[in-house]
Amino acid sequence: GGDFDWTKNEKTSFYYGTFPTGFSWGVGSSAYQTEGAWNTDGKGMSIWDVFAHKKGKISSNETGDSSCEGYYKFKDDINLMKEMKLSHYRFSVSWPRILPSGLRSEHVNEKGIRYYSDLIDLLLDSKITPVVTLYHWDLPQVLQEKYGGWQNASMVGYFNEFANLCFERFGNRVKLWITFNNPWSISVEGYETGEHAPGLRTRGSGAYKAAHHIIKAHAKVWHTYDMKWRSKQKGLIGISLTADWGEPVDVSNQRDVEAAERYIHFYLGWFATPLFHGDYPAVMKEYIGRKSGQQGLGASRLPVFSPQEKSYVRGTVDFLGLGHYTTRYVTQKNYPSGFGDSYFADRDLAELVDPKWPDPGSEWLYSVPWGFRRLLNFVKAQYGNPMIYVTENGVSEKMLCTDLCDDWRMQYFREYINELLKAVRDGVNVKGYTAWSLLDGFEWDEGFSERFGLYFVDFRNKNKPRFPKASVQFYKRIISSNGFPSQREVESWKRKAVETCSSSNQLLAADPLIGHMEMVTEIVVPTVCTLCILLSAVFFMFLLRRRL
Ligand SMILES: CCCCCCCCCCCCC/C=C/[C@@H](O)[C@@H](N)CO[C@@H]1O[C@H](CO)[C@@H](O)[C@H](O)[C@H]1O
Repeated sequence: GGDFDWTKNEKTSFYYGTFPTGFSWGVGSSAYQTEGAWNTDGKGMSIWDVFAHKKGKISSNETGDSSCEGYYKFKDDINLMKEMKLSHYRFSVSWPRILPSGLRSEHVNEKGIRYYSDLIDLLLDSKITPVVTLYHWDLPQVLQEKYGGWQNASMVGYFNEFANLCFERFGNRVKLWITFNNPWSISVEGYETGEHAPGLRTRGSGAYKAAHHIIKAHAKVWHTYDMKWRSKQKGLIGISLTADWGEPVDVSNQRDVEAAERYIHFYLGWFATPLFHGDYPAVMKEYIGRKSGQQGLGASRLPVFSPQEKSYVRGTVDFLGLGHYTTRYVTQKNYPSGFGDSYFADRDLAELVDPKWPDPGSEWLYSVPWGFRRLLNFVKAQYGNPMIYVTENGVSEKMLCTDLCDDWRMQYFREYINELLKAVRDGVNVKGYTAWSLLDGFEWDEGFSERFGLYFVDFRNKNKPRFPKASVQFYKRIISSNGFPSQREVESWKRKAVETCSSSNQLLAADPLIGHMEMVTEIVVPTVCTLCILLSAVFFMFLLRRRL
C-alpha cells in the first residue's frame, strides 16, 4: 500500500495494474426492479406493488408489474452472465413472493421458493456465486397495513423469521447473505421524503425510527445465523450500505471539514457505526439531541440503544457491502430551530456540486471517481479495515434516442474501478466489485425513464428482449484482465467495444422478435431517433447563425 498517499490531491492520474488473484467480479439486480410477475404463482403484494399503482407516485405512472420479466427469463439472463465470465451475481429475494402475508406462520408459498431455488442451482451449475439480498425494499403490504412497516418494532421478529426460512431453504447453497440493501434510502426516502414506498412523510422522526428497527433486525438475523446455521452452512452475513463521499468545499476551513464529516456520518455512519462500534455516531447524537431540545421535545428524536442493545448490535457484520455512486461538496450551513423537524436540517450543512462534473443520467448522480477511493479509505480508517464487497456501482442514462454505444458508462466504469484498484493498493480490504446493474430495470420513483443496465431492455416489446450496450464488452475486458494491465491494452478496449455496439444498435433497430413487437415500437423508436438528429441539426445551425 506504500505506493499511494490518498491525501495527495492526485484526482486524475490513471493507475495501470491488476487486482489481487481471486478478486470477485459481478453484476447486481433486485426483485421488484426486474422480476415482474407481480401477482403470479401465489405471490403476495409488496409495498412497492401498492405504491406504484397509486397515481402520481411514479414517473409516467409506470409500475414494476412486468418490468424485465426476469421471473420467466432467468435462464437467458444467466447465459448473459456466463458470457461475461462473472464470478458472482447479486439478486434479492422478494419477501412476499415466498411469504405472501409476510408471516411464516400463515403460509409459505412453495412456488416462490422453487423459483429462487432453481435460480440458485443454475447459477451454481454455471460457476457463478449467488450473493443474496434479503430485503431490497419490497416489504409485504400486509405488514405495512397491520403494523406500520419499519415504524414498528415487531418488524424485527418478522424479518428474522423470513431470514431464517431463507437460511433453511437456500443456505446449503448460498454463502454470502446481505440482510438489507441501502437502509438510508428505506428510511429517508420511505419515511422522510415519501418519494419511495410506503410514501410516508414523518419528518424528523420516522426515518430515525425506521433505521433503529432495521439496525436491530440486521443484528437479530446475524445472531440467528451465528447460533443456528453458521457451523453447518459456513456462510457470511453482511449488510449493503450506500453512501456518497462528502468533500469539504474548502479543506482549509475547519467548519467545512466538520460539515463534510457530518455528511458522511449522517449517511454511512448512521448504520455502520452502531454495527461496528455499538452506537450512533457522536455527532448525530449531539446534533439531533440539541435540536430536539431546542424544539421543546423532552427526548431526542434519535432513538437510544440500551447498554444490552449496544453489545447486541456491535460486531454483527461479517463483511460490509458498499454501494457508491457519487460525491458532493459540503459546506457548513445552519438551519435555525424554527425551520421544523427534518433529517436534512439536522445535519446543518449544504450540498454542492461542481457544474463541470459529468452528469449523464439521474439528477443526483455526478461522475466523481476520486470520491470512491476516499470513501473506501474512510471505511478502512473508521471501522477497522473490514472485509468489503462493493455491492453497487454504476451510472444511468436518460435519453430519447436508444443508443447502445454508452461511451459515458465505459468512462465511468474505467475511472471508478481504477479508483477502487488504487484503494486496494492503499490496503483497503475489498474482495469484490458488483456493477449496477445487469439489466435496465424499474428505477423506483423514476419508473423506466433512467437506465442503469449493462444490457438495454426493450420495455415496449412484451418479450422484453435484452441488447448488450458497449459497456458489456468493456466490463468483460476488465474482468478477463482482472484490472487494467497496460496503457496500450486498455486504450484499445473502448474502440473495440464501440465497434461491436454499432452492430447491436442495428440489431435493436431491426428487433429480431419483430413479429411480436407492438407497432408502436417500430414507429416510435426510429421516429424519435430521426427527430433527435433533425432537432440537433436545427439547433446547431441556430447556434452557428448566432455566432456569425
Ligand atoms: C432542508 C434541506 C432539504 C433538502 C431536501 C433534499 C432531498 C434529497 C432527496 C435525496 C435523494 C437522494 C437520491 C440518492 C439515491 C441513491 O443513493 C440511491 N438511489 C442508491 O440506491 C440504489 O440506487 C440504484 C440506482 O438508483 C437503484 O437501482 C438501486 O436499487 C438502489 O439500491
